[in-house]
Amino acid sequence: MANHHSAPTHKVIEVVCLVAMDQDNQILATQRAEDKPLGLLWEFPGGKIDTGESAEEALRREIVEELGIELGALTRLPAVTHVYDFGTIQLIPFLSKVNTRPLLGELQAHAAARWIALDEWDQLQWAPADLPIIEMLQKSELSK
Ligand SMILES: Nc1nc2c([nH]c(=O)n2[C@H]2C[C@H](O)[C@@H](COP(=O)(O)OP(=O)(O)OP(=O)(O)O)O2)c(=O)[nH]1
Repeated sequence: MANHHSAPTHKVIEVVCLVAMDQDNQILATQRAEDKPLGLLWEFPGGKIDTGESAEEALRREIVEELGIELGALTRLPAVTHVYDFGTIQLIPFLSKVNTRPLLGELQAHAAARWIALDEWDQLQWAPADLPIIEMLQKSELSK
């Protein structure tokens, strides 16, 4: 008989994402394209780490590709693991504190982008894996 309690045998997909935070502690949220998995849910921009890349290299690459922005200093935050029905992702956030909001290029991978206050996070429908990150940001000194 199959053991339904066994750990998933599929591999963990490593994903990096950007928490851009402005001086008012507003964060940049991006909406996934409709035709992608988790379509139209909101997330932190980023993507999968390619073979041979470090997490930080992957994030810098993704953010240039998706938003046309070159990132400055980044602080790596604790990763969260989330099990979706299509696989398990390990989501690695990096914080970028900005004095002025960067001007976004034309969106290459997203349906929309907006800056929102941390305490207004529930105005958006987030990808489930992101919720622990938002909770961590709200509790943390990072947003003080
Ligand atoms: N980028 C990003 N992906 C997230 C977040 N939260 C979350 O659950 N995910 C999931 C959605 C996807 O299953 C996976 C990332 O895939 P992606 O489609 O963004 O990655 P990618 O740009 O490398 O895409 P592709 O080349 O495979 O199309 O992680 C998040 O905050 N940012």
